[in-house]
Formats: sequence, C-alpha cells, structure tokens
Amino acid sequence: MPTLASARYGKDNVRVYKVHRDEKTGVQSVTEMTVCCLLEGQIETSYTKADNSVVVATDSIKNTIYIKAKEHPVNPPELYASHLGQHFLDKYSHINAAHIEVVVHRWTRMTIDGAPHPHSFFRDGQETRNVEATVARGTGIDLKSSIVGLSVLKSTGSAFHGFVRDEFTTLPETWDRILSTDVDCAWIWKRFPTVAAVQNGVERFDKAWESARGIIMKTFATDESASVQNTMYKMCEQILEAVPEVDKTGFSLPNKHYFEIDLSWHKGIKNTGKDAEVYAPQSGPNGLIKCEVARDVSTVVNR
Ligand SMILES: O=c1[nH]c(=O)c2[nH]c(=O)[nH]c2[nH]1
Repeated sequence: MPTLASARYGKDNVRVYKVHRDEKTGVQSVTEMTVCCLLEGQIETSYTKADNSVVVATDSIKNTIYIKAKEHPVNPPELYASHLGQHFLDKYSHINAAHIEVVVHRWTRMTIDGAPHPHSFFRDGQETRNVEATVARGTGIDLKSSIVGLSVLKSTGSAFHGFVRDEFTTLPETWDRILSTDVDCAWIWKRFPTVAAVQNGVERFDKAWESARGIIMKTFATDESASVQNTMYKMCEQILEAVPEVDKTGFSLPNKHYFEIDLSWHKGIKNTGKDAEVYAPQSGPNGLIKCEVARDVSTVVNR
C-alpha cells in the first residue's frame, strides 16, 4: 500500500523589503530579502483524505512572513528566521517543524561627494547572505548561514600539477593559471535550544559573516593555490578557528575555466604560455569542487 513518506508545504519566493528610519539623524537603512517558509507536522490527511482542516493556507503563511518582518528585526536574518519559524510552532499545535530560508540581497549605501548618502543604495554584485533555519518542536533551532554568489578571480598565484595522468588525460600541468569561482560557503551553528538563545549574543551572526567573508577573500588572494581543493580546505580551517560556535563549514566552488587562445595563425602573434594575454572565458563545462569540514569527528557522526 502506498504511504505518504514525507510532506512539507508553504510559500516560496516571498519578496520582502523593510526600511529603518533613524528619526534623530534622518539616516535610513534598508533590507531586501526573499523568503521561503515550509511547514511539517500532522498534515498527512490533507494529502490522503482531502482534509483541509489541517492546512494553514500558504497565503496565510505569506501574510505571516510580512507580519513577523514588521514585529521583529529582520537583521540579522538568523534571528528573523528563528522568530518566524517559532511562530508556527507556538500558534499551531499540529505543526512540528518550520523550515525557513532567507536570501538577503545587497543594497550598499552610496557614497556621494565622499559622504555616505542617507537614503540611496546600489547593488554591488549578485552575492547574497543566506540563512536556512529549521525550528522543530522538542528539538530546538538549527541554523545554517551562508555566502552565495561571491564572484572572485585571481590572474596568477594558482597552479595545478601532479594529478593523475593516464590515457584519459589531455590537460597539461600548469604552474601559473587564472583561478575564478563563485563562492558558495556555508557554516552550521551548534543547535540553539530557543529563540532567546539565538537572541542572546546576537552579534555573533554578523561577526561570523564578516569573518568568513574576510577569510575567503584574504585566503583566495594570498594563497599560492595548489588546487581549488586545498585552498578551500584552508578557508574552512580558518572559519572554524574564527567562529567557535560553528560545528561545521563547507564550500561548493565551480572552477570557472579561462582558456588560452593560440593566435599564431595571425601574423605569428605569440599568445600562449608566458605570452598569454587574451583568453577565452568558458561558460561551461566547469569543475565543481565541494567539501565540508567538521570541528571534530563526533559532529560528522551526529549530523
Ligand atoms: O583545482 C583544480 N582541481 C581539480 O580537481 C581540477 N581538475 C581539473 O581539470 N582542473 C582542476 N583544478
């Protein structure tokens, strides 16, 4: 007999903008985010028996996302996601877990005539700050924070040699190459028992984001990279060192290739090896290198 093996539902792609107006200074600050909120619980009969009495309408879930953004700070997103998820458990006894995803888009304050502008912003890249929160009855709050879509490139200081050479290999070894990727870096927090525990010491979330972003940039720039694998591992080690409340961190990095172009067919132009200046950036295929690094073995076993 078929059995409902898993079920969750809710609203995705809810776009929210919130402004904070400092009445004293006249300075305004803005946050734009995209929210997904999915619920789990005793909702089986809505699937199996057409019983809508257990369904909190996804339209109501969308409304709740707005109301909670009005009632609570939306920064840091870890705190907002925790408040939002906890609400569904407090309000509906048959809901056992809320899965919240928040994507925060960049609105960076403009500098005009050398001074920060009080109410004008620009989008300085597609990078987002993301949070996934699972708020579960009797368990607590699991938070995963991430940086997604931070595009970086270095024009030297990267090598790749010593890899397997066999009858499938055409790639030459290189001691000097372009390295470029779109950083997707996540860090998983030790479980929080309550929203109050998330709130207590809430500065930890912005500090961790700043630390991770700084470590990623500095390591990418300064490491004499032997491979994407080794450089990302070095970043993970430093993030775990910098943020003691994080159990595990990891990366998913595309290796965006830039191919040399042999232009010798045109007047004998030299454009390869040490003479390479004009390259062809590739859209695909790309390498894709992932890893997770845990603080200790017990974390690997438990999660
Ligand atoms: O840093 C790299 N890691 C690889 O695994 C790999 N494979 C490849 O073709 N180029 C690269 N570069």
